[in-house]
Amino acid sequence: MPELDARGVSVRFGETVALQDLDVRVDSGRILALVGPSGSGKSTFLRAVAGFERPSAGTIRVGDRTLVGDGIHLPPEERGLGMVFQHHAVWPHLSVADNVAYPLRRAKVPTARRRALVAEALETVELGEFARRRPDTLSGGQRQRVSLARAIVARPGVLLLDEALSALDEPLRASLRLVLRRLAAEHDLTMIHVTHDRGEALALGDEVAVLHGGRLVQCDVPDRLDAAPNSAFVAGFLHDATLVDGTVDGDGFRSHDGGIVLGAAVLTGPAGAVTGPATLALLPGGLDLAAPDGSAGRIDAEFVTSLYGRSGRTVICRHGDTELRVLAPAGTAVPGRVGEAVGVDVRRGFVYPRG
Ligand SMILES: Nc1ncnc2c1ncn2[C@@H]1O[C@H](COP(=O)(O)OP(=O)(O)OP(=O)(O)O)[C@@H](O)[C@H]1O
Repeated sequence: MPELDARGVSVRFGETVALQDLDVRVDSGRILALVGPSGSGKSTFLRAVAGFERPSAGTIRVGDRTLVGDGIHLPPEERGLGMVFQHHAVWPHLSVADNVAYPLRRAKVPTARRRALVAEALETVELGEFARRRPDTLSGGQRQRVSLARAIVARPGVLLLDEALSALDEPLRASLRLVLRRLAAEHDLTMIHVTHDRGEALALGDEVAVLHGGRLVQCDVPDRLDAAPNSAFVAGFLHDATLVDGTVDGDGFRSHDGGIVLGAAVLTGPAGAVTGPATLALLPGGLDLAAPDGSAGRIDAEFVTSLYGRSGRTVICRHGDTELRVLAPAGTAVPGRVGEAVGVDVRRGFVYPRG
């Protein structure tokens, strides 16, 4: 199956620049998750790939086919892409099999071949035994699988998913994530998955592209996004980092109010040393709870509340006006009283130059 390559894609709506100079490449059989705040341009990019928006600049290619660019703008039906949206658009008056067969009927695929392809697509999404059922007798998750089967039945090279799991409850979402991961790998299907859910993007994407204000701000494998967010925005958006403005010099970081002072040894910056005005990003996993004893580098804080999570409890503390989130591994003692004094040690903080 082919790879998707988008270069310098810009989309404007009147004065609004919805996408600016986007470069994205998804290798064959891989999943790219696109994530970003509301209005960052995720759907616009997907719609540009699908053929519903016309870019003002850039090229989009799938394998050696040009969909957009060099004076070409193929209409959606000629792009050979599959699409699944948030709200499954299955026809209630058709059986599951007939819903899935619809694109093949339109393409006038002969009956025997059509039946074989429908059966295969339904098996792939684990709905083999539901072929004769009506969609209104299925659960929401099963209906979304019907949409997925219909999107892949004509064997598209690329599958576009726009918040395709967002209307489903856990654990249905979790099981469909696995279906998608398997589908990409086993059928060598290239996918772009748009979501506002950060956890889902990191779980599903072989690579994750973070958009902000119509620009691609970081695209990397999930591990690297965890280990090295390349901007204060990515650290804050993807990891709930606390952002603190201050100054970096040879000794380390000092916040503007002087309340957070960290030695250079715990600071990590993007390529090259950071000096001068900077934003410190404190990720929950880089902080430890400690005794409130005023040790050097320890941040004095007050306990606010905590949230249970599988990888530990997220403890929310306050230092002045600054809210800190600390990931306390399972088994760690966590304060229980609101206002209780706690210390927070920084194992690692990211610093980014501030323009
Ligand atoms: N048809 C349109 N006409 C005018 N502006 C539009 C249109 N579609 C999108 N926009 C604008 O383009 C920008 C990007 O929108 P887009 O829907 O791509 O964002 P998104 O990241 O998908 O957001 P959400 O997560 O809320 O769906 C926004 O500023 C939006 O208001």
